Amino acid sequence: MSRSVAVTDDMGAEQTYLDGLYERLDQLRAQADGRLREILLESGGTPQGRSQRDAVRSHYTEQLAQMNAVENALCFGRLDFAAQSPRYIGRIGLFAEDRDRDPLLIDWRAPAARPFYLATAVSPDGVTRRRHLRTRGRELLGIDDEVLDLAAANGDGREDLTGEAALLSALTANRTGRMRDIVETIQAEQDEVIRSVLPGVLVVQGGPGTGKTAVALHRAAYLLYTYRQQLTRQGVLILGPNPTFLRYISQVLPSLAETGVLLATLGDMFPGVRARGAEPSPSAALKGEPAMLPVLAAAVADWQTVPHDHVEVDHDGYPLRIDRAVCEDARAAARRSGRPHNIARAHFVTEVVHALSVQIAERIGADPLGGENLLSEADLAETRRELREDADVQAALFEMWPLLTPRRVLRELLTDPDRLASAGASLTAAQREMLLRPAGSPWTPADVPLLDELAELLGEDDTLRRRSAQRQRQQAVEYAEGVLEIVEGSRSLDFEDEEEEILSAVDVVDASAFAERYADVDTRSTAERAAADRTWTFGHVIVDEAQELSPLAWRMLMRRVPSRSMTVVGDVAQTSDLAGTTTWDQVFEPYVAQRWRLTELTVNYRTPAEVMAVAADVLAAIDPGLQPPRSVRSAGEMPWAEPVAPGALAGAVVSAVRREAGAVGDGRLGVLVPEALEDEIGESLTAAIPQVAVGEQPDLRHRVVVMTVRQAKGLEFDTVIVAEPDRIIGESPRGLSDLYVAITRATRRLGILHSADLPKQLSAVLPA
Ligand SMILES: Nc1ncnc2c1ncn2[C@@H]1O[C@H](COP(=O)(O)OP(=O)(O)OP(=O)(O)O)[C@@H](O)[C@H]1O
Repeated sequence: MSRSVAVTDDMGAEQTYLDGLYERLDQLRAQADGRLREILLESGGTPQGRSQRDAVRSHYTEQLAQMNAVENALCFGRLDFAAQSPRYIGRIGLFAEDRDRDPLLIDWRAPAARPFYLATAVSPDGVTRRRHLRTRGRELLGIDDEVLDLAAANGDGREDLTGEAALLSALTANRTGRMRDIVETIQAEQDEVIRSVLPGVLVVQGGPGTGKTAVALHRAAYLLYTYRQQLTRQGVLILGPNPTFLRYISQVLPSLAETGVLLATLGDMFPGVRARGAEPSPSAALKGEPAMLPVLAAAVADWQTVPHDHVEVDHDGYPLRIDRAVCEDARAAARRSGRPHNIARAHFVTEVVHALSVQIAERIGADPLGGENLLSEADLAETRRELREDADVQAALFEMWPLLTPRRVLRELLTDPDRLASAGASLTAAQREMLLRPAGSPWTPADVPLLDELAELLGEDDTLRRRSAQRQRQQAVEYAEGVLEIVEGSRSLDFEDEEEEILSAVDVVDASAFAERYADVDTRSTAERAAADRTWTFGHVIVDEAQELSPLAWRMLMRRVPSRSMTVVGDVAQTSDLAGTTTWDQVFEPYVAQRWRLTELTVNYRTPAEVMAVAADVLAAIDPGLQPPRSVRSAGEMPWAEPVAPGALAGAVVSAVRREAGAVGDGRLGVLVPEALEDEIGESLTAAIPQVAVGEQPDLRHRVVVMTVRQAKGLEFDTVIVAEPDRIIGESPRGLSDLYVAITRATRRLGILHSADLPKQLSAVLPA
C-alpha cells in the first residue's frame, strides 16, 4: 500500500477551500435560523395549517442543530481520481448555491464517499490519492496524503489499513473520558458492518477494542441517513450496559449530527421505572431465566381469588349472596378467554353480575302462580347496570379480581414470602430465598424484563396512560425550552455584533406560551415518545455488550422490534453476567432460527500488542479455541507486575497511581479492583490524590477512576492498574472473563498489583 505522507505544499489552497465550505455553512445556518424565527412568530390558522407549520418548524430546528454539531472537522478528507474532479468528504453534505447545485462536500455516509474508506492500492476504485485534512475549529493544521499506487506497496503487512497516519494519531491520542467518533478513519472491515442493509439480525462478534461500540454508533448514523423517512418515524434504540457507559458514548452521535436516537440501558426500558438498584448476581441471573415465566403467570393467577364459601353484600337494602361456585365459574370463564388479566376482568365481572341479576330476578320477579319470571329482558338489563354501579358489589369484585399494575404484582411477589411460596412452587426453596427482598428495595435492572412480562400478562394499564398524558404537557414545555435554546445558540456571531436589536423568538414567547401554541400537536421527538411508551416498536435496535443480556431481556427486546431489524454487537469471550450468553446461536434460535448474519471484527485498535500478549494467555485459559484480535500497534511499553505485602495493598495502589500519572500526562488512569476491595481502595486514593472518581456512577472525565471490572465494561483508559487479579478471578464463576476484560481496557500501559501469588495466566508479565 501506499504510505501516508505529510504534505505542506497545498495548505494554502486547502485552507481556502475549507473557508468556502464554512461560508456556505454559515449561509445555510442563517437561512434556517431566519425561517425558524418566522415560523415561531406565526400563530392561529386551521389545525391542518398548524400541523404543517409544526412539521416545517421541526425540520428547521433539526437542520440548525445538525449544522451546529458539525462545526468541528466539518471536512476531513479528499479523494482524487484519475478521471474525475476531486471529492471532499465531511460530516454532512453541502451543495453550491448555484442552479446546478454542485456538491461541495459529500456526506461520509453517501455512496460517493465510500472509496474514502475502502479504496486500497490493490483495489483503488479509480482513486489515485486519499487525503486526510487535520483541523482545529476552522483552521487547517496539516495534510496527510496516501497515493494509491501498487508500486509503493511495501509489504509490511499493514495493507489492510486505510489512512494509517490519521488512524495511528487517533489511536495514540490521550483519552478524555468521552468516546470520540471515528468518522475520519473508519477501516474497511468496519465500513462493511456500518453500511450493511437495514433488514434482519446482524451480529457483530469481535474481541476487545475492535471498534464494536464505535461501529454500532456509526451504523446508527448511517441507517438514519440512508433510511431517513422510515427510521425517523419509528426511531432507533441503542441499548448499552449501564448509565456510565451511556454517558461515555453520549457525545458520538451528536458529533455526527444525529440526535434522534434513544440511548437506554435495560434499567430504563420500562416507562416510569428507573431501575438502578444493585443485587447479587445469582438472583439477577435467576430473574433472567425462562424458569421465571411460570412463576409470573402463577403470581398473576394468585390475585384471581374466590371466597372461601361466599360473600354477602348489601344491594338496595337487601342482602345479596355471592357464592364460591358462582365465582369459580366466572373465574374459569374469564381465564378461558385467554385475555390478559386486566382485560379478562370484564368477563369475570359480566359472569358474576349475570348470576347476581338472576338471584334478584328470582326474589322480586318470581310469579306467585308459578309461571315464568315476571321481569322483562329490559328489567334484567337495568338490574345488571345497577349491580355494576353498586359500590359494595364493585368492592367485592375488586377484591376477587383487582385491576393490577406490573409494579404491584412484582413488588408483592418479591417481598411477600407467602405469595412467592405459592407462585414460585416450581422453583427450589433456595431459589425463592434468593429472590426474596425487603419491602421498599429499589428496582434493579433484572426486574425490568419481569415487569415487562407482567405488563403483557396484565394487559393495558390505564393508570400509566393517564400519567403519560400528564407528563406529555410537561414534556411539551421542556421541548419548547429546547427549541428556544437552539434558536438562541444558533444566533451567529455577526448577529450578536450588530448594533441594531434583533427580534428573536425568545423575545416574544416564553417556553410555556410556546408549548400552548403547539398544544394540539405532539411535539415530542420520536425518541422521547418511544421512551414513554412500553409498546413502542422501533425501526431498528442496536444492542451493545449484547453477550450480557439474559434470555428474558432478549424476550423483552424482541417485543420492541417485531421486524427483527437489529444490530447486535458483543464478544462471547467477555461475558461476565451469569445469565449472559456464550454462544449467539442460543440467543437467536428462538426468534429467527438460523436467519441471522454473523460478521467478525478482527483488528484491535485499542490495546497495544504488549498488553494484548498478556490478555491472550488469559483468553487461552478461558477457551483455547478462541482467537485474540490482532493489535494494530505496539506502544513500546511493557506491562509490569508488583508483589505487595498483605495489608499494604491500598498504599501500594496510591504509589502506583502517582507513578503512572506521571507517565500518562493528561490521559486517564483506571484502577480496576475486585468488588470486595472497591470501597477500601477508593477511600485511600480519594484521600491521597485529587481528581479521583469512585462509586456507582463515577465521572469518567476525572484523571483517576476506581471501578470494578463489571463497571468498566466497554470503557478504556490510557493506563490500567489491576489490583489483586486472583480475587477478581475468584469473585465470579466467570472471573477469568472479568480479568480478560480488565486487561484489555488499556490503551497504553498496564500494571498489576498482587498480594497473593500472581495467577498462572499472568506469568508472562514482568516484575516491576
Ligand atoms: N477506525 C477507527 N479509527 C479510530 N479509532 C478507532 C477505530 N476503530 C476503533 N477505534 C478506537 O478503538 C477503541 C476501541 O473501540 P470500541 O470501544 O468501539 O471497541 P469495542 O470492540 O467495543 O471494545 P470492547 O469489546 O472491549 O468494549 C476506541 O477508542 C475507538 O475509538
